[in-house]
Amino acid sequence: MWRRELRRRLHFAACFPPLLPLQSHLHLNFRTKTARRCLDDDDDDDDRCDRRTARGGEPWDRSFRLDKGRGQHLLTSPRVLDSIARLACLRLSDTVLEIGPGTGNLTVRLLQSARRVVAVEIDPRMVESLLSRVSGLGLDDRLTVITGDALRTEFPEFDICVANIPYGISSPLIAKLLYGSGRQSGFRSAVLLLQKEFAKRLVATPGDSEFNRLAANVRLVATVEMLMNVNKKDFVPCPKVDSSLVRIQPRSDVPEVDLGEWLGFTRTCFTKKNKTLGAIFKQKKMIAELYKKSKSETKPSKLLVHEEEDYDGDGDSHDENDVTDDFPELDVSEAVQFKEKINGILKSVGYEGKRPSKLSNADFLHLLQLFNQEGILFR
Ligand SMILES: C[S@@+](CC[C@H](N)C(=O)[O-])C[C@H]1O[C@@H](n2cnc3c(N)ncnc32)[C@H](O)[C@@H]1O
Repeated sequence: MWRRELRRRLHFAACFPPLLPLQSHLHLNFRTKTARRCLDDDDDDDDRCDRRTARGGEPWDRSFRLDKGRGQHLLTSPRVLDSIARLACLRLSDTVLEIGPGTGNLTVRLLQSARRVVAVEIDPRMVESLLSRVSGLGLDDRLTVITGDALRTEFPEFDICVANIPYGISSPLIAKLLYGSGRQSGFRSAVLLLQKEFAKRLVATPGDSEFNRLAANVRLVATVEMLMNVNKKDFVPCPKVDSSLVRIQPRSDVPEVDLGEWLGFTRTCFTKKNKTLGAIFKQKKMIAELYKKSKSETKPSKLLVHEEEDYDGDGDSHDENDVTDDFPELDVSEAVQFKEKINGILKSVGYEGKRPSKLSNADFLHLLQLFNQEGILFR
């Protein structure tokens, strides 16, 4: 109700400022800004905003066409950019990793508060624009630009990652940071601007409707904090979705678990997020796959996570139908025994009627331990 009233007043103020005495105009301007900040939290389904209505501020010379396919939505609001740099809590000794610096709106702020910035940018046009801007400011000796795909680039050691990333790579990038080969480097935190809905899933807890494999996997090795919401109108060109800034901090107390086993296990459990574990572990195809994995002597050594793997738990990688024909080599009686073993384990902890989205990581760890003890493996 108060929001509608607020909108009405803002609309009035926008239409008739000259009618107001100066003092009350200033007051209204102040209130307009404050109110705008409040409204930033609103779900705004007006996607008609474009370059003309975006709340621009940062320079953008339009010398080349922005490629939406590469997530090229530049953050142009100085207020939001300053907030990101402030909320990142940079130290003057920090090496910052920035993914997708674009034309450098965030980069120049990072360079002002840290020792060094390493930026990974896929588009050479952006790299050129960034380098000329940064050298114009005399900051180029502290910037290293890697031209390439962040998902395929080996990251150098860094203290903190701060970025307005292309949203299309959110899931594999977070997987790379937390589970990839570079995770040993022990960075302090990653402050990332993400699609709002994705960020909500990232901070979801067991029992929340958004809780999924992504949240379970991230929570195992990190803590996630929501820092602020950012309105789509703060970007050029204006995207269809709002954004949220989150801080991901690697945990120092990661539970003792084989991470490959863990990822395989959560992938299996979240095959069908809204089904019970009893139903999920009844699928014959899955049982056959688990049986084969558990029989094989040598385990493949590989990256913990394929860096392009989408592990947000929404993809349906498994066929829900019962398919025994795919595995003709499976002995039927052995398969029945194996299935009963799985069922027995689920029943022993009372999880057969539970949905995966209701289980905490402690529950998952306990269940995985029971499976592993019985020789059932997931990696
Ligand atoms: C959302 S824009 C952000 C630009 C800039 N940081 C800003 O806030 O104005 C994302 C940037 O990431 C770049 N990009 C897209 N895919 C990438 C990838 N796989 N690896 C590295 N950079 C990528 C785009 O070219 C673009 O410059």
